[in-house]
Order: sequence, then structure tokens, then C-alpha cells
Amino acid sequence: MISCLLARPGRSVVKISHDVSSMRFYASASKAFSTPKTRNIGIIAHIDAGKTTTTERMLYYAGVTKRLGDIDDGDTVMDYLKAERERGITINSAAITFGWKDHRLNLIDTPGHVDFTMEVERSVRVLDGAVTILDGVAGVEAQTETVWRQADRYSLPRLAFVNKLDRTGGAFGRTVQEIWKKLQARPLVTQLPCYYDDATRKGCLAAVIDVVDMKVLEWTSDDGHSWTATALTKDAPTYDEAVLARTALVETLAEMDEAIVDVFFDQADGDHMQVPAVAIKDAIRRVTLDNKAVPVLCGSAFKNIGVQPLLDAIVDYLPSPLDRPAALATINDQRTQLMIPLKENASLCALAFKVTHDPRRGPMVYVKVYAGKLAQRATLFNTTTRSKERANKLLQMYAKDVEEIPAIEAGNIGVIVGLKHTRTGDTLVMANDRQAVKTNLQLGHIDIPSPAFFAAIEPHSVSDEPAVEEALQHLTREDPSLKVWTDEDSGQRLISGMGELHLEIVKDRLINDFKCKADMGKMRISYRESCQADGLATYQYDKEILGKRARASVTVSISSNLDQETLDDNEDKGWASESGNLFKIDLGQFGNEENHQDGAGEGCLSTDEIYQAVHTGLMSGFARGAVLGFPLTRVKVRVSNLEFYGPETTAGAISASVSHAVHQALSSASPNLLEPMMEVVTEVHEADIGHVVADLSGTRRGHVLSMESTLDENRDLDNATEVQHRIKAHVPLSSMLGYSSGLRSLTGGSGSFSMRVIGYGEMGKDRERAVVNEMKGW
Ligand SMILES: Nc1nc2c(ncn2[C@@H]2O[C@H](COP(=O)(O)OP(=O)(O)OP(=O)(O)O)[C@@H](O)[C@H]2O)c(=O)[nH]1
Repeated sequence: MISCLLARPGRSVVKISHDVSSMRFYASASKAFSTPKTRNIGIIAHIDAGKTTTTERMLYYAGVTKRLGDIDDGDTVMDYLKAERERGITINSAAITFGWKDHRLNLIDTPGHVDFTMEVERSVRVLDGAVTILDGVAGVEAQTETVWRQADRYSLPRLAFVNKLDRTGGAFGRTVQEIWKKLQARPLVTQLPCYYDDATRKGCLAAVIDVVDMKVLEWTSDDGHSWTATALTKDAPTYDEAVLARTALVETLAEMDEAIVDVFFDQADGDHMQVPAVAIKDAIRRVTLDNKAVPVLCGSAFKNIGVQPLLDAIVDYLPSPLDRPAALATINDQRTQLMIPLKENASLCALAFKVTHDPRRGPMVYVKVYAGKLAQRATLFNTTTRSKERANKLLQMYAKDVEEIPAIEAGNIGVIVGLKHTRTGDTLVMANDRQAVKTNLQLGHIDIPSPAFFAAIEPHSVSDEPAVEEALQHLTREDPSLKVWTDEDSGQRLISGMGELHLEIVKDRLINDFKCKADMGKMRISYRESCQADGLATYQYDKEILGKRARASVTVSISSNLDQETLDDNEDKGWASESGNLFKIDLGQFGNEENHQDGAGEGCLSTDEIYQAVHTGLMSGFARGAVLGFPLTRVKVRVSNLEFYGPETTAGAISASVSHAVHQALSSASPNLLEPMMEVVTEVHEADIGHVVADLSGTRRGHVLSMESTLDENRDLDNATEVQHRIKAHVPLSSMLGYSSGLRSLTGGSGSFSMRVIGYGEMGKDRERAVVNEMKGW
């Protein structure tokens, strides 16, 4: 345990200026800061780690807000949706711009709950760096690992802030070890927590030691505005620990950075304490930008300790957009890859990464400009929807407040008002950029995970239907992980989402934000369907539409792919994969004259169009299983013997034939239901482990895969009760309903868990029958 006596006489105090008004940052900001002085930063972490509390402090110290927002009082700037304030959680990634030390910070506070992982994914891809907030008591929690991996995918340089060190059980050393062990990242300890040692306040967090500058940082006003940085003298009780930490920091940097080795020998005579702070900071910046290491800071956002140095570290260690690799785009329908270097005097290339609906302004599209300059009133072209759009107004966001700006430059994030059709994930270029329009330039799309739950949306009356429909359109445009469709049997409108909380929020927003008169039915699991045997069907399509006769015939064979043969196993034999299914379209006979009887197809449909029509039919066949109409997965389908007659046989007729043939083949192949299987990672104290394992493997029908303790040899025995055990299990989603409250009662509120869909498993005939009966209301 690090401790120090703060009341030491004769120390040299450096007073740091905290004039709030000088940091106020609104209208002039967008002009005053160049790209190298921009930081597009996300705050990512497990639920409740303190992301919003930390962000609120940042805004206060930067002068954006005049009072400290409090999660527990429901008055934060960042969590401004009613649903967020009521629940005390972040749902929407709020974006805010503010100034700090002559830099512009575009900050996005992301949600920590597993149901909103998509929201994190959307933000992470446009960020240049991230701050990971860790709960210093719980350490590296399960969802932190998930968001860390998301950030890994985009090679985002990161900082870690070990928060909540004011709480009993706060363990800085253990959390740093977990960064190494669980996140496989190299921690660079740049600060140490410092605790009171006197009788009345023993163990309370007093200050932070900066081991780079060798200073004690103390906060001297209740709101954390005033703070002092005092040189750490040799007689201070924490001096020796600070020397050890600085030595370790320089040694670690020397393993990764040659420049610091030169400074160490040439300027510091091989003495770790003589290495200038500025050289250490430069080395930290280099290894952080190269993703070789993660600087670690500490404090307590709630107690207003450590937030200003964290802001300094964002400026000092995280990248500007110019430090990041060029963005990757594709042209010619994703066949060719292209680099988009960040340049202002280049053709515009921007990505819409988020859409929200503002009742007054209409749709607000958040964009990151990767190249060029987006000017107000520009006529844009959306290469994803292939439509023209006009950017009526450009805004800079200060959470829910806004400032109108004339342009968004390359590397910056802003909001466009006036786009009618743009959705999350779309690429925007200038409408007069003929090359980009012609080649269909696209910045990579975001993978949307399969939805796990769905529910019926029931307007109170027929007259309420249009308003509900409009609200659903807004919601799905904002959030691509929501899907709305109509059940063919019941005619009900259904909506699916990532989890129970996700759909609960949709219901809340329909009623409270969009003022719709509607109910949401019971939440149900989004099953998948497959087959257990082989099936074969030849479908004859023969229809007269407006006096024209269209005829086609196609054969489909289907078999189960429960063994999950991969595309790699089959690719060389002409198989392709989509939505977890394998398919092969035998195009051989299309070129054969005798199959184009009566001259059909000749001059009407090209081979490409025929292939596309068959593909569309297959996808429509895959969308609806034969048991309850859930999408198909893990089937292997082959399409052959396509024949069609007469020029009246359109692509639509071919697609319909294929889709019907899939359905017929499936019906004869012993169709069955599959249920979503979850990988559940639960973290509990030692005392609760027995109940939690018994619950997972008994009542919840799970299969426990591993149990691992976060205990290590160097642990602090004082914190033994806080040692966590991590249980990994595979559990059917249907057994995980209400697990949050179940785990809370089993662990007295101390357990936490995260889960994700890992696939779909067979569920046994009895359970399948019960599900079918329930769904059909039998
Ligand atoms: N003791 C203590 N409590 C804290 C600290 N930081 C945050 N909290 C409390 O922890 C709880 C969660 O804080 P949030 O800031 O909402 O956490 P979050 O990570 O934004 O949570 P989500 O947005 O829901 O993922 C609140 O009750 C905060 O008051 C801290 O440094 N010390």
C-alpha cells in the first residue's frame, strides 16, 4: 500500500492556473484549432466503471459546464436522454467538443452495457484514440475486455485511467497487472495513488504521484478545480516508491524505444532519475501511437481527483488525426481497395457513423470527414444508397447544445442537418466528384451482430399506426441493430434488438420521446431455423400478370450444415456463404441455348442479372424457415436446372421460383428450431462461486467451460475479500432471461457478467414443441 503524509513543511508548490473563463470554448473553437491539435477520443469501459462521471468532470474543468453533473442525481450533460437519466446508464454515445490546453477534444462517451455494443462499434471506428476507464475495485471487467478487443480491431492507441481508488478495496497494483494479463497490453505506470496515513483518514485517497515529473498532485477545493503540483522531495514517504516506478517506466520504455535509450546514456549518465521528463513524455507518446504500450493514470473521478492530468495525457499521448494510418475504402463494388490519406485539399470523403432524430431539427447525421472539406450547403452523393443529399447546416456538438459551423475539415467530427436518406454506415462524397460517384467509393461497413430478442409493437388504434410507423423508421435509421418487419401469419409489426434492455429502451423512446400510443408485446427470443435431413424440390413457376405469362422452373437441394463446414472447406468447389449458410449456384446451363427456350432470356437478362436474381431468391428463401418463420442458418443449399421461358419471365419471377423451391426443399428436410447460445462470463467473489456455478450449470442448463481466479502471487492480503473469480460458460439465451437480477440476489449485488451470442444450438424436441406452442398461442 502506498502511503504518504501530506502535511509536509517547506515543499515548493507550483500553482496551476484554473481560470474557467479562459478555457471556455464555443464559437471560436472550430476556427482556432488545426488538425494536429485535434483529438477524436472515445471513453470506453465496462458498465458503471465511471465513464460518464469522468466525462462530466472533464467538461466542468474545461469550462463547458458551470456545475458538476451527477449520475446519481440524473443531471449529467452526457446522459441527456430521459431513459438514460432514469436508469443512470449511458445508452447513446454522446459526442461533445471542448478545448483543453490549446487543443480541440472531440469526445464520445460510449455505453458500457452489452446490449449497446453496436453503439460502441460505431464510435470506435471513427475515433483516433480512446481512454479506458477501469473500476479500481473490480479491476478489468468482462465488458472492458469486449470493448478493448473492439478497439484492438481498429488499432486504437489507448490510455487507461484506474478510477474509484477512493473506495475501500481499491487495488491499483492488481488492476495494472490485469491490464497485462487480461488485456494483453503493456502498462506504463505514469502515476501512483497516494493515501492518507493519519489516524482519522487512514486509507483515504489523498493525492496522485506523477512519476514522470516526480511531483505530488493534490486537489485543494471540494469541486476539484484547484490543485497543486508539488515537487516530490527525498524525505517524502512515497519518494522511494516513486523512484522505483520511474525506474521501471524508463526501463520499459527502453525496451520499445531507441531514442529514450540514447537520452538515458547521453544526457542522463545512465541515471533513471536524470532522464528529462520531456524525453519520457515523448517516448510514451511514440510507443502509445505505435500501440506498443498503454499509459496508466489513476484517481477518483467522483472525488474530483486525477481528471485534469488525464486531460493533459489525452493531449500529450493520444494521436491527432494526422498520426493515424490512412482510412481504407473500396471502389467498384468492393472489388478494389483504396487508401484515403487525410488531406484537406482532396476530394471529400466522409462517413456517417451515427444518426439521431431531433424533434426540432429532424435527422442529425454525425460524420467524420476523412479527406477534403465539407462545406455548408454542399450537394453530396451518398454512395451507399446512391442518392443525392444536401447538407443544409453543419453543427459542432456540445452534448445536447450545438454551434453552427461553416465547414468540417478533414480529421474532424461534426453533424449534418438536412440529409433525408443517409443512415449509419453510409459514405458521402461530393455530388460533382464524378470519379467517386462512378466507382462507388465506400468506406468499410459495420458488421451488425444477429439480434437476440424481438417483440410485437401494437399501436392502440388504427389511427395511431402512422405515427408509430414513422417513429420506428427514425429508430431503425438511428440504430441499424434494430430490425422491423411484419409477421406474415399474424400481420403484426415486430421489432428485434440485441437484448432485453435494448428493446425496453425502444419502448421507452416510442412512448416518451416520440409520444406514440403503442404497447410492446412480450419479449421473445429470436430463434433460428435449420434442417436435420436432406431435401430436394423442383418448383414450377407459372403466372400470368397483366396478360403476360411468366414461366420458370428450378431445382433446389438442401442439407444440414450442423457440423459447420466452413467456406474454406468448400470455397474451391464453388460454394459461397452468407448469413451462416453455404450455397452454390450452378450457372452451367444458363449459357446453354436449349434451356433458353422460345428465345427466353436472350436479349432480356444477362448472365450477371440471372445470377443476381437467383441470389436474391436464395436470400429471400434463407430469411424464413419452415417451423416458425425465423431465418435459416447452418444449411447447405445447391441451386440447379434453372429453366425459364419467354421474355416475360423477369428477374423477379426467377427470384420467386428459387425462394419457393428453397421453402419446399426445406419442408421435406425435417426442419427444426435452433436457439441462440451465449458465451457468458461471470465475475464473482470467492464466497459466491458455489451458488453461481450451481445456478449456471443446473437451472440455467449451461455448460461451465472454465473457472479462473484473478488472484495472483503479488496480491495485497488486505484485499483478499475483493479477489474475483471468473466463470466462463455456454448457456442457452432462453435460460439467461432475468440473469441480471438473479446474479444480483446470488451475490448480494457484487457479481457482474457479460454475454454475447456465439452461435445457435439444437434444443431438443420437447423444448422445441413448447416454444412452437407458445409462439402459436396453442
Ligand atoms: N466511489 C466512487 N464512485 C464512483 C466513481 N466514479 C463513478 N462512481 C459511481 O459509479 C456509478 C457509475 O458511474 P457512471 O459514471 O455512470 O459509470 P459509466 O461507466 O458511465 O456507466 P454506464 O454509462 O452505465 O456504462 C455512479 O454511481 C457513480 O457515482 C469514483 O471515482 N468513486
